[in-house]
Amino acid sequence: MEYVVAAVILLVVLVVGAVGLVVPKMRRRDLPPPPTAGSTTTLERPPSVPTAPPIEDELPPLIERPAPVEAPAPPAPVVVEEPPAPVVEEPALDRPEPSAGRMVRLRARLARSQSALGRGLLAVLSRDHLEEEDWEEIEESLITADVGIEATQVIVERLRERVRILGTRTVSGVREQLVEELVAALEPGMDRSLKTAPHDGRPAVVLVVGVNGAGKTTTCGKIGRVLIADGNTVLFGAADTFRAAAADQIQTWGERVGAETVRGPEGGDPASVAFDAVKRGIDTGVDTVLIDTAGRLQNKVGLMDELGKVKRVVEKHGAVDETLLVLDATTGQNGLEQARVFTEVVDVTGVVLTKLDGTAKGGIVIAVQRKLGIPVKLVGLGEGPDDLAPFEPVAFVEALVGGDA
Ligand SMILES: Nc1nc2c(ncn2[C@@H]2O[C@H](COP(=O)(O)OP(=O)(O)OP(=O)(O)O)[C@@H](O)[C@H]2O)c(=O)[nH]1
Repeated sequence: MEYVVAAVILLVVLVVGAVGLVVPKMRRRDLPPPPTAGSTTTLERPPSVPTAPPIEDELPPLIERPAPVEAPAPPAPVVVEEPPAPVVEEPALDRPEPSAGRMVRLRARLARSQSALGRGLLAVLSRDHLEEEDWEEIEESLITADVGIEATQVIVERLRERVRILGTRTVSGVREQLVEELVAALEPGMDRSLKTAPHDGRPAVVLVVGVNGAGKTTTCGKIGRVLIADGNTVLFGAADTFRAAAADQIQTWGERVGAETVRGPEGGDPASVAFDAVKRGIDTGVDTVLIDTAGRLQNKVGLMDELGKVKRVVEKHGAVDETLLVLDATTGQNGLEQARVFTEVVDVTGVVLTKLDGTAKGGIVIAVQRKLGIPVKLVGLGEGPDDLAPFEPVAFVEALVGGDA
């Protein structure tokens, strides 16, 4: 046992001694060498051995890593604006020109008639002394302008007489007398007012008739504008069911001025459309119902039947107040024959002479009135929506003759 204790003690001593020797050595190795003050000795450092690049660096990367891309800035928050509630825009309505004074405003449109009639006449009238052949020349000018033979003879006769009695010599004097005679031939005393005012608690009813192409539908739209310009309310009846586009055409005229259009199926019964239009006009309380009719003239019997029926059916609501016959001024004396057929079928109360802007034959106004005995109430002087004027004999003749008084 003593040996064992002695051995343990020895072992401990040996271990402690060994530790005492080893630890300081280790410490010395760890510490950097103490600087040797004033020593000039340069420590020889072992040449730095270039270290081989790690092999990984030379190999192509296993996975191509994209160059770090700067993360895009998060998109600015988009403020989604609530779309505005759809606004159903009312189309802006036209403001038709007032009807008063249109004849004067549109007088330049008669330029062709003016040069054919007025200038020719004034040239003759300006001669010092009017011989027989001068008077014949005057007669010819009037006939060429479609005044009509009968009316021309009366006008020239009266003018000759006045010049003789009054001894008129100046151009302006003769011009003035010519104007007076032409106005007289137009019977200025005729009632040219349109019966469009409502009465007996119902609207006035206006039938617009005429041959196809005369400008009926257009005129119907223009009359609506004249009435609206003068402060009335209007409803259109598209009773021209014969021509497909006519109902669309009149409806467009109506929409431009905020007027309703009553229409029926294409090829449907025009009388029934006319009846419905007047009924609707009564229900809505408009001032005037304007009815556009078809203008077939191939068959007089057919026309008579159709127009007669339209009128009869409409009159279940009350009498028609105005039946306007639309005539194309460019058809001249031929148009007069067609016009006569209409006057036999329906009781025409007024004539609308269209396309006076396109003819040198403005004298047709005189012929129409004389032959039909029906006043010209409106004249068409262009394709524009307001190119329809209430007919004024004095303004018309002044424009026709031209020149200064
Ligand atoms: N220059 C000129 N053209 C006009 C005038 N009035 C109408 N018109 C033209 O004449 C053409 C025929 O007019 P509409 O109104 O379609 O004729 P419509 O009589 O209704 O014809 P249907 O429906 O076939 O019977 C159109 O091109 C109009 O623009 C006018 O005073 N002057």
